[in-house]
Amino acid sequence: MLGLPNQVRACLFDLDGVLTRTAKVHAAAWKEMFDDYLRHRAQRDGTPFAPFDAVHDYDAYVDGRPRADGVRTFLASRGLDLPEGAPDDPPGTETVHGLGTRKNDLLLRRLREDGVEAYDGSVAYVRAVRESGLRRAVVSSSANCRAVLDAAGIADLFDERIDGAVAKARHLRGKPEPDTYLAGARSLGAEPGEAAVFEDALAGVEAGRAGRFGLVVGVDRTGQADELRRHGADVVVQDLSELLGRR
Ligand SMILES: O=P(O)(O)OC[C@H]1O[C@@H](O)[C@H](O)[C@@H](O)[C@@H]1O
Repeated sequence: MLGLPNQVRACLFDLDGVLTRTAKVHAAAWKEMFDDYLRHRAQRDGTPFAPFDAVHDYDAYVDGRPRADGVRTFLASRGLDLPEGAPDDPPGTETVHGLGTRKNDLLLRRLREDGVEAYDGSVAYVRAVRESGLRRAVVSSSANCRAVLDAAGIADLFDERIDGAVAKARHLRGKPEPDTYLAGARSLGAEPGEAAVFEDALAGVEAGRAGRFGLVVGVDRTGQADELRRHGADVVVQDLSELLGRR
């Protein structure tokens, strides 16, 4: 009664936008950072300033990917290429790491000021999954995953966590590659075909399709149901509570 195929024994949940209302917070921090940088570049080069689009640019190039990949992929979409730099580059340095660190500072400030909320429908669904005896992992690209789960008060609902920090330590490729979801299934003792993926990001449903999971559920919070299907979702819902009571 959870809307899952019979063979599914493990559920793999993305964090930002699926479990917690933090996708918008990430998008706003990315926009603030990229707009500052693009404005500065436009002034320096005497070219027009074209701002970061917090919907389209975010969905296409940044959402769901590890931080540094988000920086690189968006810059490439504008024909820009920066040196990698180093993880300890000061925030705002004109490197991939410097811009990523600036975005992270902006994100952490917003999270501190506004707090973190979980989606009630997702919490109800994860509880129902637990009561049915299925195992559960969070699979997120975010290095802030653990802090966000704690702030939302939902960390104890999950058996395992594969996040940005774990992926880095284990050299797992980020979404849209399937590596982190495959690691999530493995951590729960399930084959990919025995696991369901729950994702709101285009890169995330792509990872689900690439890993040949038992079911890929697209969670559409922003009116992009068709895009989610095109990128790999088998089913699209607006809220996980819709799956409760579904055969
Ligand atoms: O910068 P962090 O917290 O490590 O997160 C990396 C990415 O994590 C994903 O969950 C978000 O969808 C992205 O917006 C974010 O950029």
